Amino acid sequence: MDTNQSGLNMRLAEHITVSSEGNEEKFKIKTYNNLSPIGLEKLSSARYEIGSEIEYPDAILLRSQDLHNVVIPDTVKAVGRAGSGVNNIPVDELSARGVPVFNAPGANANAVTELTIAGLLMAARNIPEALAFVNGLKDEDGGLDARVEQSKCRFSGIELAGKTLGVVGLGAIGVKVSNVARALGLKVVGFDPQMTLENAWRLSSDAIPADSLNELLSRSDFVSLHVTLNDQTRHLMDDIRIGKMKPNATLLNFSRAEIVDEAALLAALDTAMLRAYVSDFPSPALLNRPRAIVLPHLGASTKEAEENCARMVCEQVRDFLENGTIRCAVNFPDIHLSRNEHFRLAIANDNIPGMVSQITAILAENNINIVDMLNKSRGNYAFTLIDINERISPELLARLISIKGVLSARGIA
Ligand SMILES: NC(=O)C1=CN([C@@H]2O[C@H](COP(=O)(O)OP(=O)(O)OC[C@H]3O[C@@H](n4cnc5c(N)ncnc54)[C@H](O)[C@@H]3O)[C@@H](O)[C@H]2O)C=CC1
Ligand SMILES: O=C(O)C(=O)COP(=O)(O)O
Repeated sequence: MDTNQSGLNMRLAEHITVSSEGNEEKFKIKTYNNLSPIGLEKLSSARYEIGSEIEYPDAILLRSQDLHNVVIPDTVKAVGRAGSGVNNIPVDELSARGVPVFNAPGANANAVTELTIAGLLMAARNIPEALAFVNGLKDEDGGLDARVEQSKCRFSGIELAGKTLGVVGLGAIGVKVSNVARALGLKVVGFDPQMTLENAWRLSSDAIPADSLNELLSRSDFVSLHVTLNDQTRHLMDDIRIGKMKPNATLLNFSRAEIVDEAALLAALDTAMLRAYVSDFPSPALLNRPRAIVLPHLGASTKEAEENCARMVCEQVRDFLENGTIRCAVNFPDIHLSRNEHFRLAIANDNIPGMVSQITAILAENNINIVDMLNKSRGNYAFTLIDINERISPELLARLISIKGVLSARGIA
């Protein structure tokens, strides 16, 4: 055996994970960011070693840490984002390596909704400016009340009831924002060409669908962005789209900074074309900018959301490492096969013809009997779970991995 081959076999041997025997190796989990301990408790210390310094982890758990410029070791079998947006993760690269990327859909939606509503109220009632005014007062000569009464007209606002809110992106957050806004007496216009049936059922029946983003923009006093960041939505709000907004409208962005073209935004703020910009994403140009209300990415920062997200993603990653089950990955299909005492192969592959037949042919050649099997596909990728009667050797695993189109394969005992 040459050195390369023996190195490969050593790495493959690590891909066979063992359960329930005294000598089992623990799964290693590398964490970034502040993850709720309530979630991490789902990974028992008997089976998991968790830490921020682990060098060759089986899985990575994170929140907003940017992984694009991080070298992700070969040992990584899963990445879990304790939150919604995965733009901080190189999903395409991980997909091509056969690594599922999990997120926690909806788990922080209520937290973001509540902060978005706070943003609407802050802008409508000029709350940041009013607070800054009060905090700057001194009661030197006892004339505090008089100065308050004299100055309060500077902070006179507008009411939400009866105004129109345009919600761009009717996913987990956009639907909740729409429903709470309706309860506050706002009219709601929504736009989302790829809305799921599930979200359509959840949306208040008197929210009005807009035929186009431009229609929504031209009708709304407030526009709230709740889309995923991707190549199609980057700079969705450019100078042309901002120009379609009603004069004196307010733009809220609890989605991602890059959804809004900052140069166009600054121009609209400088000319007072926009009444206000409320954002969860500070940038140098927005600091202390008139009409900009900027929060330090606080949307998901509640005890409840942090617990929900960490719990959900820890359970998903655990189930994947221990059973090969996939629930809520953004790049692979959901797959679940009831677990029994058999040895399991978990294989990620390209979604192309002949994959399953090539895999099963190699098993048959080696006299390995298949007890149960499931193959699911999604877009360009597929995942295959195969239960067999016996543990397979690293050499056989290497043969499966060498099939063109197999992206990753591991055995689970
Ligand atoms: N500020 C914060 O702390 C947080 C921010 N977020 C951001 O909010 C985004 C949305 O979160 P969720 O609602 O949980 O995600 P989601 O996936 O449930 O909803 C996103 C929706 O946007 C829609 N969409 C995509 N492109 C669109 C377009 N061009 N026009 C209209 N709709 C479009 C999708 O069809 C989907 O329904 C996340 O991707 C993340 O960037 C999420 C959680 C916390
Ligand atoms: O879930 C998301 O997409 C968020 O933006 C939340 O980010 P965080 O987990 O608070 O760093």
